[in-house]
Amino acid sequence: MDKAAMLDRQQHIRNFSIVAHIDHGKSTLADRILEATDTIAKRDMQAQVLDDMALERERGITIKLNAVELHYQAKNGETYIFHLIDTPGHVDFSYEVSRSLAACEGALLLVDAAQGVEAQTLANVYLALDDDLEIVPIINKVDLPSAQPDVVKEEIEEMIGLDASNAILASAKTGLGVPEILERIVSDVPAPTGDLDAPLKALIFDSVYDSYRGVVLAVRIVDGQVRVGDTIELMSNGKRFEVTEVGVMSPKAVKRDFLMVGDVGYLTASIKTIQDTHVGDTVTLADRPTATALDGFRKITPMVYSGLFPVDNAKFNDLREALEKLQLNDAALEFVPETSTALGFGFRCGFLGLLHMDVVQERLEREFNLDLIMTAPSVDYQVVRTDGEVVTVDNPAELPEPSEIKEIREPYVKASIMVPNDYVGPVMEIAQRKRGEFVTMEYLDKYRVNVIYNLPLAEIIYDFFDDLKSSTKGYASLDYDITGYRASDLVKMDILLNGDPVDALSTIVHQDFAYDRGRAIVAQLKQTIPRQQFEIPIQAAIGTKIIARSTVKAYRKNVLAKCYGGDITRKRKLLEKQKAGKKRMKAVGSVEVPQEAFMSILKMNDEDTKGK
Ligand SMILES: Nc1nc2c(ncn2[C@@H]2O[C@H](COP(=O)(O)OP(=O)(O)OP(=O)(O)O)[C@@H](O)[C@H]2O)c(=O)[nH]1
Repeated sequence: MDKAAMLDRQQHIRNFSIVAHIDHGKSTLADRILEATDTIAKRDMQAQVLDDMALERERGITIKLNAVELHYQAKNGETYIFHLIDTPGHVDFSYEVSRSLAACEGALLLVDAAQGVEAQTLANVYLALDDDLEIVPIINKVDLPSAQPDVVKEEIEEMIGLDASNAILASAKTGLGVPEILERIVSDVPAPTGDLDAPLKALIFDSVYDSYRGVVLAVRIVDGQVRVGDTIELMSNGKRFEVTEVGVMSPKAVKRDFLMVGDVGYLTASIKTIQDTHVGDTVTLADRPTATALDGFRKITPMVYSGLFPVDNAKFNDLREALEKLQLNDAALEFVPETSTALGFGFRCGFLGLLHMDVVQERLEREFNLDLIMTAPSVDYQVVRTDGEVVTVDNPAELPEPSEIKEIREPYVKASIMVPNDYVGPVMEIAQRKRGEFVTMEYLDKYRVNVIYNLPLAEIIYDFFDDLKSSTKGYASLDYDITGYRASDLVKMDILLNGDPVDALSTIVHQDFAYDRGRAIVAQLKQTIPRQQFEIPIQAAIGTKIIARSTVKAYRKNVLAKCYGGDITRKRKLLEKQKAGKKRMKAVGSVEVPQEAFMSILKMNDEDTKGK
């Protein structure tokens, strides 16, 4: 391709994302756009191709970003190259949204015509506005009988401050409005402005590990071009690699000879060491480097920590490798080795939230075939010792002795909960119960209120969102930011099985809730721990004081007792059955403890909210 052709190509590139609250129809619209541009024939269309992992399809949420190249023949007769960069919508993943947006010049703002603007709509659109993206407002699901496009237009204008008079009325389900959306991408989203002749400057916005090709980098070329055979340099660490393949996803990988300014595609360079690449890093050419690196991304800090242990201790190294591979395209995932007397060797992992934690656990189990025990999630606490030193503790088992603690501080968030007027009561009730401190209430328009609370993060990570949803018929939406740490009346609660404290079951709780929680946990454990050959006392203790207790009774009979003199196959069957049942069990001292037991704390919260 000669230079004139390349410059012409640059003018025809449109890079955009779709920003929306979860479930407003982003993936469905992406599918319609793919169909309309014949990127995939209708008959090959699996529902929602952008959600490529099996896991995503099952959960119905988008958790990993993905960029596709599409070719669109516009009404003006010219063909445009669209790069559609998918973004996740869940509150746990807003960081990834900002990563995707950094690769775009425009964003389609998708708002559900029945639900209106929600917390994540606002959070995501602000990210797009921060990046100076051109925004095309779209009101989706106008086919629904409950659609109120005019109300939603008003909301977009009042709550976001965008002109919504030209918002496109669409239905991703029926395809209504899709042709107009495609034309507006051409007319409203600017072509990329970088310099074709400048030295290569490319942003790594995602990466995955491929066992054949090594690390595959998803890149946005900001300046210049890159070809197979070029030697690239990663600017954060100076490491050099020879480019072995470049291409675009359309939606399967399609090889190209080069990627040029404005392109969004992938690059492989036999990068075997995962630690060498960082999302947010800048790629340049070794023999003609660019002068300055791109800004990169702000470092995100996990909010929730949990211990991950292989059921089979011999799988410790497999778990480490799997975590390293996941971390490649999941910059938010953190892990450090951890040893537990109860569970052996594992990792303390940091997550963005509970959904993120679930997703990581499932990916480890499915994609890497690991059986895992996961301990109850915890936030990170700041502990001021009596000697004045401040230490961060994200593992309750590592809390210093009470006599060494002057004060424990816990993270607080400012939460905005958006609900229709009628549900303000139940929302306030939940927030109060979770130690919330009312800040203010803003009337957004005639229908909706934004209720602001200061809340301890530890109270909302568990089931706050589920509670909110169920007591507001699904109408509440939530967004929160960490505001800082506050001293609270917190204590460590230990759980003793058969008289021995189990470090992996320790939790940090508020003094006022300690008795209730202790009782609930003990009751929950009694149900999850199966009967064994001997009686197992379960106790909850604060320091040396036992605050709750219960007992798992011994078997009434030995399972094998019946088989005495009986036939051997029956005996073997019984033993096999027992063995299968033990798959997810871990021997803690003399007691077999199932995986669920370590999550009793979460279950217990469920029970709490049901008013038991
Ligand atoms: N009636 C109607 N339903 C729609 C329309 N668009 C999407 N839906 C439905 O709304 C639900 C959510 O759509 P998705 O496309 O999965 O939502 P999403 O925003 O991609 O969700 P995440 O990927 O989880 O962020 C699905 O059940 C869709 O079938 C529409 O225009 N009309």
